[in-house]
Amino acid sequence: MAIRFELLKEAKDCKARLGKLYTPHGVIETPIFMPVGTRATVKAMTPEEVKGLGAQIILSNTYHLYLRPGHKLIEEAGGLHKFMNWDGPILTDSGGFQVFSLGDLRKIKEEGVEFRSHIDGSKHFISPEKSIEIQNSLGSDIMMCFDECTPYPATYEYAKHSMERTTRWAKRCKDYHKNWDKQGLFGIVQGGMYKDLREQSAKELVELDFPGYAIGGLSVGEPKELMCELLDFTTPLLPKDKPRYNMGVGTPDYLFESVIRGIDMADCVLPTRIARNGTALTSQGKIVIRNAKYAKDFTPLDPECDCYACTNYSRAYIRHLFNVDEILGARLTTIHNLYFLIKLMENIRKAIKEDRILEYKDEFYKKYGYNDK
Ligand SMILES: CCOC(=O)Nc1nc2cc3nc(NC)[nH]c3cc2c(=O)[nH]1
Ligand SMILES: [Zn+2]
Repeated sequence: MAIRFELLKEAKDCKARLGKLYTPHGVIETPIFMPVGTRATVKAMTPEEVKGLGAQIILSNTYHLYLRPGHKLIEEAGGLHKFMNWDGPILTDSGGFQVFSLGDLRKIKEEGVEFRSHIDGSKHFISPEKSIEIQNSLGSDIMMCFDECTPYPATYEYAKHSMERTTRWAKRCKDYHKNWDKQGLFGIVQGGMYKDLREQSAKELVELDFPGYAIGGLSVGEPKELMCELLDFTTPLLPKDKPRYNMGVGTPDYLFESVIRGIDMADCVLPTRIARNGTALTSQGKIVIRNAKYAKDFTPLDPECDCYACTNYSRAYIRHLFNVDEILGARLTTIHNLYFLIKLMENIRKAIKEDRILEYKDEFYKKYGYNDK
């Protein structure tokens, strides 16, 4: 079995859990935040830097790599691990979220999805089988089933039809996937914002017995309360001895709200994306470092952080770098933001271990400036 999950502890006062996820490229302690390396790189970071920050697993996108440089080229290079010089676990999701969000550029049929490349407008067709073939070529440790991320909002009829097709596609992925010993395959629960459809989707996917399950169709613009309600409803429908992955989640509050509702894995482009335009996550909330008020602020990005950026540089210096558009500005802020979230998850795992996750969440929210209701 390529993927094995060990449930180590369940919190008493909420659904948070501690676990260990065994993969062919290493063991992952959960709950875990996964940095996103869309096109075979965590932007502006070398793999050694990503490893040095404590990242245990990274994401890459199936569609992006299929379009450029092509999954066959990466296969010839010896697979994605070799190609990008990352020897830890890799999870490939579709990146379809971007492709799908290109609305009129795609047609969804029973057979698969026809879409136009966002690069050169060329026509492409991806089926469940094709998606598995691409991920096989990439050699990721965790593959995701081919699904439709149901748009938000969606009518009940659309969400039902879309979810039932996603289940049929999941079966096709499972039937087509051969090397289970090298690559695990996660099912993705859909069903829009409708509890009965979420229940049907979870039940049908659990029937197919995947080594892990993602909760899809969330963080697509719905209110935070609605995401929390659907997580609360859906996680108990999934096997407790299998990992649960909330796709596209990555701000501190969304990570806390996911973990206390039984989520083990999360990914988000946010920390790296906002870093490149000069926003840093700090224990006292977000700061826009380009802001002139930091011109003579010789303190670190976050006084409580011991990352490379906070140990060696001031806000004034990093603001200067952004002000003159120097690449090092984006690099230092990326180092800090990734470290901040990876460290947050380490502290969350520690808090679960010490039976104080809810207290830790309140403490964090007060300092960060979230007015938790
Ligand atoms: C072949 C793998 O398919 C996927 O990755 N599907 C998928 N990806 C998602 C990515 C998401 N990102 C966000 N918010 C930023 N929400 C997401 C949902 C999905 C999803 O339902 N399904
Ligand atoms: Zn820092």
